[in-house]
Order: sequence, then structure tokens, then C-alpha cells
Amino acid sequence: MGQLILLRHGQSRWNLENRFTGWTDVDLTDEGRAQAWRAGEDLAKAGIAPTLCFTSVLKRAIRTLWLCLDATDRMWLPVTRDWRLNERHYGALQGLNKAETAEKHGDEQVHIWRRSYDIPPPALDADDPRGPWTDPRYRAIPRDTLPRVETLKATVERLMPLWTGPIASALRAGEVVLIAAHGNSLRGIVKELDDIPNDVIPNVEIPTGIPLVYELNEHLRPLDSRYLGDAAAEHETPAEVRRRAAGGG
Ligand SMILES: O=C(O)[C@@H](CO)OP(=O)(O)O
Repeated sequence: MGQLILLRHGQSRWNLENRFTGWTDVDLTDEGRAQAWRAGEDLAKAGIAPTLCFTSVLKRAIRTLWLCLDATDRMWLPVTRDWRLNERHYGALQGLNKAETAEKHGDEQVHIWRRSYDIPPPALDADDPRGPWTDPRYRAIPRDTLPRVETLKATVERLMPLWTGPIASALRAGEVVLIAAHGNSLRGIVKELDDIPNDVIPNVEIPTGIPLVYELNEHLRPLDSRYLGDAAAEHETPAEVRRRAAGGG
């Protein structure tokens, strides 16, 4: 019944520099822009025409959406930008190099910070100038709702009202919904969609700039999911990761 396209932003400058990014508003690299454009071309080639879009308030996702829509000549589509689609907030790690942090704190600790479901990295101090409360784009959000750090669990919790509310309503109304977002906010969505357990979700790696298309039934449960484009076969879909973890090959 419904069709949903999930698109992780193209390569960002800090993806390239291997830095913890979170809510830092870094832009795409040239490669990231090219990936976003190709994502649009791949949608067009597959005959998939989004009718409604959601994205975060971070420019790497917004620009990915712009380029993808430009490539499909659908820049006129309605777009909702919502902070609840932001990347998970990485707290005091934001800006640090991932390899240098692993040298300092050990691979195991950094893996826990990056991939555990509910163990947070160190938080920003309440007076840290990098705090989202200093940023005008979050001015309408109550200060105590704005995070100083987030786990994946917290990211899923802040995302769910948007998913079960406006996004689900749009899908039920027959819209073909395109969501351009981030590695961990999209982990939250596929966790819900594909019913992926907490200990398996860290193994789901959504590649940058490759559309992941879901066909949904009337209860918004997945009938099928697939990546588009030339590199599609190189990536396991979240449903395949879940089946492999359950011993289903
Ligand atoms: O730095 C980040 O914000 C995220 C996504 O790039 O990194 P990680 O792979 O650790 O979730």
C-alpha cells in the first residue's frame, strides 16, 4: 500500500575527516553532493516518485534532499524539517577524531560509546558554547528537552512521536514519503519498521547516499525492502541483518 524511501545524507566533511559529528552542522563533501544527486537519479530510474519529504534541521541532510529532488525535477515537493530527525547528539565527543579518541580511551570504550543501545558518551557541560540551546534553530524547543548527549535509545524515543504522528499519517494517506536523515535517526526508524532487537541494531550500517525503499502494508509493516542503484548488492538491508542475527542466513 505505502512506499517509504529512507536516505542517509551523502558523505559529510566530518565523515571524511573521521570526526564525531552528532548535531554539528557540517556540510557535504563534493563526493557527498554527487552521491545525493545519484540517489535522485536512481529513484527516477526505478520509477519511484516521492510526493512528500521529511528531513532534519542539519544541512548535510537538507542539502542531500535538495540535490536528490533536483535530480528528479521535484524541488517543488513539500518538505518538513524537524529536529527530531537529527543525528543522535554525541555530547562532548562532537568534533573529536574517532581514531585519536580510540587511541586515548581504547577501542572497546569507543565502540561502547558509538554502538551500545543505552550507554551514553560523556555529556556536554550545561554551559558549553556548543550546546543546542545557544542555536536559534532550536529556540522553540524547551531547554530541558534539548539534549547534552543522547544514546540510540534516547534518539529513538525523541523520534517516535514524529514517526507515529505526521509520518505515519502521510503514509496512511497514500503519500510516497522520502526521509533524508542520518545514520542513527534512520537506525531508529528501521529498528521500529523491521522490529530489530536492541543487541542487533548496532550491526545495521546504513550507507550514505543510497536510497533504501520499503513497500508497506496497510498497517505500515514492511512487505519488502531494498537498496537502489549500482552499489545496492554491496549492502545488507536492515531486514537481512535481522534474519542473519536470528540464524536465518
Ligand atoms: O559521527 C556521527 O555523528 C555518527 C554518524 O556519522 O557516527 P557513528 O558512526 O559513530 O554513529
